[in-house]
Amino acid sequence: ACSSRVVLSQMHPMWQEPLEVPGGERQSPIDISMRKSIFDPNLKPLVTQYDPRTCQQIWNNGYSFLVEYDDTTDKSTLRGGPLEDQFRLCQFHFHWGENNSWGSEHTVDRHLYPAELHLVHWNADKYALFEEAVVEENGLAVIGVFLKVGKTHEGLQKLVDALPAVRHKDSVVEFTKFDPSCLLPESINEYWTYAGSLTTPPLTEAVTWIIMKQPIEVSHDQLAVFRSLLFTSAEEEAQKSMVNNFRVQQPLKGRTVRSSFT
Ligand SMILES: NS(=O)(=O)c1c(F)cccc1F
Ligand SMILES: [Zn+2]
Repeated sequence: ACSSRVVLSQMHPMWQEPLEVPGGERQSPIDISMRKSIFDPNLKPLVTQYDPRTCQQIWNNGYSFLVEYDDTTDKSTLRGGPLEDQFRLCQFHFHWGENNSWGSEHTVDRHLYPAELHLVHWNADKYALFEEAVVEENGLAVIGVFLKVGKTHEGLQKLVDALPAVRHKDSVVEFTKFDPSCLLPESINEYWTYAGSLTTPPLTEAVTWIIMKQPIEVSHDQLAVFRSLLFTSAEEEAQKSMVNNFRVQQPLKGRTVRSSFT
């Protein structure tokens, strides 16, 4: 439903960055400075309602793996927090490094996490399709959750077990009845929020970012399976392991990052 088949240069897994996105005033990712973020008491609690029956498939798009949801109805939604409208979940994916020292796209006071989860939602009150919303400034809402190495994440394991089936670029496998709320931290009402962009092409400035303060814990072995995926398709000669699929950090350009907590 929302798999934006963007063309990424095969020359280098970390696609050649355009120097500046034309008029890029609100690009992502960024470093979140805790002491510079502003507590906003008007931020509401986040409300997620995810129906596992809308989970459809896992797809390796040559940059990450996406777990895609049926977003043709209002069964899996996000509202509240900084959002004025109701947003539909269309997919979630991750960004990670080649080792546990780095991998996240956002950082907190320059602290790097080994990986970051993005739950991508689009504004279904204002637009009819993800593809329409992705070019609008209030089109998308992405929940970011940091991953840290610790105990095995039981809920993630079902996803990890399916990854070998999508090892190569453009492979798809059916994947159903997965409740993404199991990937949220206990306290979803401690978050930072700011106006940003997609971190992959088309890099459009359409995203209200909602970054969770509390990371989730996954095991070293679970992260290692992420790194067993490939950027390259089965036909290609040289196989390139899918690692370091994060974008370089972008200038804040005067933006304010708000926090829901003091
Ligand atoms: N990384 S990200 O969350 O900005 C993102 C989106 F929001 C939408 C599509 C692809 C993608 F990668
Ligand atoms: Zn992402």
